[in-house]
Amino acid sequence: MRTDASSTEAASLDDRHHATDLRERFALPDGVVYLDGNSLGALPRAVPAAVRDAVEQQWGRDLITSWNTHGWWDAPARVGDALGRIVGAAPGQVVVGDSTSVRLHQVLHAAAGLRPERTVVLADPDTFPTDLYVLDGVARQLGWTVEHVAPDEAVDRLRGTDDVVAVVYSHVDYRTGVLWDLPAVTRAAHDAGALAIWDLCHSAGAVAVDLDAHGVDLAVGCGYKYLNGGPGAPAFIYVATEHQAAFSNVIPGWHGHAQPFAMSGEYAPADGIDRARIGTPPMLSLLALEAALTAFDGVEIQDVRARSLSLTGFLRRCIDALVPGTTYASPDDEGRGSQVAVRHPDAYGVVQALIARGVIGDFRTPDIVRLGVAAPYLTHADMLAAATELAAVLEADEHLDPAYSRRSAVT
Ligand SMILES: Cc1ncc(COP(=O)(O)O)c(C=O)c1O
Ligand SMILES: Nc1c(O)cccc1C(=O)C[C@H](N)C(=O)O
Repeated sequence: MRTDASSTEAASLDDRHHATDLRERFALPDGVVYLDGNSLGALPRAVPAAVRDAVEQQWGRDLITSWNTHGWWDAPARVGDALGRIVGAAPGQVVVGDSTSVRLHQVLHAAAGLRPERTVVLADPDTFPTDLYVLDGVARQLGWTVEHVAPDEAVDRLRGTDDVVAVVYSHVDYRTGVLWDLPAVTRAAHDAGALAIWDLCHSAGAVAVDLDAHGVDLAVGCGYKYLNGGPGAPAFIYVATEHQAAFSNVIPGWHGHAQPFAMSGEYAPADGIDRARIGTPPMLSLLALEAALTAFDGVEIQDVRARSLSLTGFLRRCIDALVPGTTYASPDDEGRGSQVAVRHPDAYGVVQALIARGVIGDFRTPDIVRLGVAAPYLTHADMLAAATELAAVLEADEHLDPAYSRRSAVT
C-alpha cells in the first residue's frame, strides 16, 4: 500500500461514511489520534455547558429544590431510558447510577432469587477481572459453583443441563476485542432454563446490542467508555420487564423504595426498574452522562456499528500494508467489537512510543497493543495516521527506548 494511494482510499471512505461523522460533537485536542475511547471516551461538547449549568444554576442557585425543579430525582430512570435506546431496551428497563462492579453484584443476587434451586454459574476466565472478583464473592456468599467456560463453548456446555443459574459474560472481550455471540448464548441459556447476564462495558455505544430483541434477562455496563460520560461516570443496570416484579435488590437503599419520603423503617420496593436504585446518585456525573448521550442524537447504533467496522477494517488493512507480518488478537471479520488488538512482544514500549507520537492507545498484559476505535469521533484518515505512526515507531525501534522498561501504574 502506497501512502498516497491509501490517503485517497481514506478520503473516499470518509466521504462514504459522512453521515456518521460526529466529530464536531466532541472536543478533541489537535494533533492527537485518540484510540482509547474503550477505556475513557472523549469529551462531548455538550458536557461542559451541562455540568456548568448543573453546578452554577441547579446546585448554586436552586439548591435543594433542584431534586424536583430540575428533575434530579427522576434522572436515574430518565437517563436510563436515553441509554436504553442505544442498547435496544424499551423505556422502563434501565436505570443509571453506581459502578459496574456494584451493578454486577446486584444482578447476580437477583439471579439467585429468580433461579433459587440452581447453583452453577458459567463465566469466562479471561473476562475483565472485576467481573470474576464480584462473581467469586457472590458465589462464596450463596454457595454457588463458578465454572469457567469460554463464551464460545457455552452453547455446548448448557445443552441438556438443569443446574445452571446463569451465564455471566462480557459481550466484547476487553483484551482481544472478540464480539461474542450474544443471541446464540442467550438462547442456549434459556433452553437450559438459565438466565443470560451480559456485561456491556465494551459494547454499549459501539455495537448493536438489541437487549429486548434477544431476550436478555439482566445486563450491566459502564458509562465512561463508548458512552463518553466521563471519568467515573455512573454505570447502568438493565432488568427485563418480565423479571422486574421478582427482582430482589441485594442493596435496598431508600432511592429504590416505593415511598422514599414516607421514611418508613421497613423497606418496600418501588415498582418497575426504580427498585434497582440504591442511594443518592452522583448527580453531577449523572447529568454529565445525560448530556454526553446527546452525541448519539439522530443516529442509529446500527450506523455507528457500520462505521466502526469500516474504520477497524481499514485500520487493519493499513497496518498490514505498512507493518507486514503483524499478528492480531482481534478477529478480522464481523466477529470483532470496536477495537484492533495487535500482538507484540514489546507491546508496552510500542504503546508508549505511539503516545509520544500523539497516537493514544493502551497496553494490555501480556502482549497487546490495544487500539480502541470509537467510531463517532474517528475518521479513516485517523486510522491511516495511526498505522503510519506505528510503522515509524517500529522502524526506528522507538519502542525499545529504556525509558519504557518501567511500566506505569495506570493503563
Ligand atoms: C468488562 C468490564 N467490566 C467492568 C469494568 C469496570 O468496572 P467498574 O466500572 O466497576 O470499575 C470494566 C473496565 O473497567 C470492564 O472492561
Ligand atoms: N475503569 C478504569 C479505571 O477506573 C482506570 C483505568 C482504566 C479503566 C478502564 O476502564 C479499563 C477498561 N475497562 C479496560 O478494558 O481495560
